[in-house]
Amino acid sequence: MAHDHCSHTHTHRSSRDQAPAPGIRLDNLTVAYRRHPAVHHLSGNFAPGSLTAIVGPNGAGKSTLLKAIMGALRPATGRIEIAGINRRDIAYLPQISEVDRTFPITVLDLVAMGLWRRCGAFRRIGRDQLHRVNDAITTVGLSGLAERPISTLSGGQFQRALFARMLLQDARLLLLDEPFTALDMKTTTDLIDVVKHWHGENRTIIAVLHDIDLVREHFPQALLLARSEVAWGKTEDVLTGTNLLTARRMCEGFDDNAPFCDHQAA
Ligand SMILES: Nc1ncnc2c1ncn2[C@@H]1O[C@H](COP(=O)(O)OP(=O)(O)OP(=O)(O)O)[C@@H](O)[C@H]1O
Repeated sequence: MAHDHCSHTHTHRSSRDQAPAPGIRLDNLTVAYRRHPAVHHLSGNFAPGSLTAIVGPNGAGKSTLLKAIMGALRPATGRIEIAGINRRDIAYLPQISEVDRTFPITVLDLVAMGLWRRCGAFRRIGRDQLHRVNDAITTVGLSGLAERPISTLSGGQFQRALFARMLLQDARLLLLDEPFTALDMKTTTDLIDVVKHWHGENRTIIAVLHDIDLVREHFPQALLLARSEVAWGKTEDVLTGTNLLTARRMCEGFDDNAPFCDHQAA
């Protein structure tokens, strides 16, 4: 066979072959920066295969929660249990503002990084893998741009490239931090289609989002966060006018210099 370099057998696994989606349980989770809590006494479940939007005002702790789930921040108290996968098998999309785009690589290089977990960083990719990289680039609407340096892409094109990389990562748990912020409608629609496709493949997906209408339309589950939980469950039950007002009021009352914890766990 002509599988010269990275020739693992799971190139084109169907979703049926894959392990079940992971579930996540938060148990009285508090995450703090230098002892100032950003996420407070949060308990609940992200069900296996669920598609959840985390919503809340600026500073509500949404990004902090994602970073804690992916393992970049440690709980100050409480626990995060992820059943079914290893932490390093999580795909994490940071806010685009946190990504360094000056790195001198092409779209193709960037997208091919999605294969690292399988192939290792320093093995040349084989013909089969190159097909998959190009397929992913086409799927996200970037055909023709494979050889472009990433520094020359528009914000929307760069976000498409990051999605293509995640397509190849083939993770069972995806954490997306504001994936559609500052994107035009066409790009947003295309990338929502990718997310829905992942959802149909029984992956567990959690996305931080600011656009409430978009959440209502596309996300079955929602967690409304204002450092602690305001509501968590079916989106239509969570995103009520009253709950959104409560979240806003709670966030207006935040004091970043508050003592470590101002209420006791139940
Ligand atoms: N690295 C850090 N060091 C210290 N404090 C931080 C750090 N990152 C975030 N914070 C603080 O933690 C709180 C929650 O921030 P976080 O970024 O999680 O909120 P968010 O809900 O994602 O907000 P936004 O919608 O504005 O992105 C804020 O008060 C923020 O200032």
